[in-house]
Amino acid sequence: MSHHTRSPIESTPIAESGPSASVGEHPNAITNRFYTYERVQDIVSFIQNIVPTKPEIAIICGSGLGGLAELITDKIVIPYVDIPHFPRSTVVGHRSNLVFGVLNGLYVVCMQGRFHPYEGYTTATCAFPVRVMRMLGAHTLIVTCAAGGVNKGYSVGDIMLIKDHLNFPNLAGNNPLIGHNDERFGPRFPPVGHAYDRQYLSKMKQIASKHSVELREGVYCGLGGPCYETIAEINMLRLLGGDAVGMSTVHEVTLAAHCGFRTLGLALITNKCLWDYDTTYEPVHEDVIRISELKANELQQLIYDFIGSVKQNPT
Ligand SMILES: O=P(O)(O)O[C@@H]1C[C@H](O)[C@@H](CO)O1
Ligand code: HPA
Repeated sequence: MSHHTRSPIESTPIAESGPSASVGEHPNAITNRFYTYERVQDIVSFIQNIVPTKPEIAIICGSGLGGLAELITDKIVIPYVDIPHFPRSTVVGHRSNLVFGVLNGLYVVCMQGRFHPYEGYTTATCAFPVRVMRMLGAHTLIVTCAAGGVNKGYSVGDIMLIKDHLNFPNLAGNNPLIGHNDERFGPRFPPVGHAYDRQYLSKMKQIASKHSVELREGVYCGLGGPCYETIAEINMLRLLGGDAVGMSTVHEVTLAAHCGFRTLGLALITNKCLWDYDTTYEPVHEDVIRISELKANELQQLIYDFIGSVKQNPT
């Protein structure tokens, strides 16, 4: 009988906790084993010791859109670096602060800077702050992002209401909910067909028409990045019903649906996508930031008014 010697991989112990990889376990399962309900509670307690008020609205700022936090009054700013177990944003155009205060009459918590899978974080890590904000008391999530225009009718500077999404990492087996499901966060098999709240969509359309802003409404495609897309990929996204493309949002909205947030999603179209081989233009992040900053005021006004209308009519 031959003796089987264990290879280094076979003899690697399965980690008890912590974000280091274990043999055979999906990275999101490891993340979810680390960010347990109790750990999220600890983070929430840490924040509540600094911030005495309960936020109703949670906001995630996309690339170049963090200026929204400047409108918040009675502000308390907590840098991510000060929050236990919080990741940091490493992307230009994303700061790393959790900003609390009042926006148009309601208490808000605003992520001034988000996390993307291409930074090296799992989709579960990118999205876990959504659970923190929900546990802090927020019931409404406003998610914003910069995106490329896949729909040929879209122009740079358009604002698109997200009515639905194509979550490409999920379709490839990378869902932030993979791993143990703690029912205190939400159900094992959450429905996401209404992840973007229908009433919020109509509320926002009314607000936009008051400001004579012509909103687009479409399907956001969430890809992994950090490459922008090939021409073939863009043409495929359009064939599949996609209108805009980006590298964030979908995993956040998945966790938001899981934990019972009502979500409003807004994508700012910062660049055209390539769709034929004669185009010489290529998207660049500097343009994404430039257009976001240029259009930030318009987006901020819509969000400001939306919060006012949630205050007046919470349902
Ligand atoms: O955080 P968002 O989705 O707004 O940022 C987009 C996607 C990439 O991070 C970056 C590409 O320019 O902008
Ligand atoms: N593709 C992917 N993500 C993006 C784009 C894009 O064209 N623009 C802004 N974020």
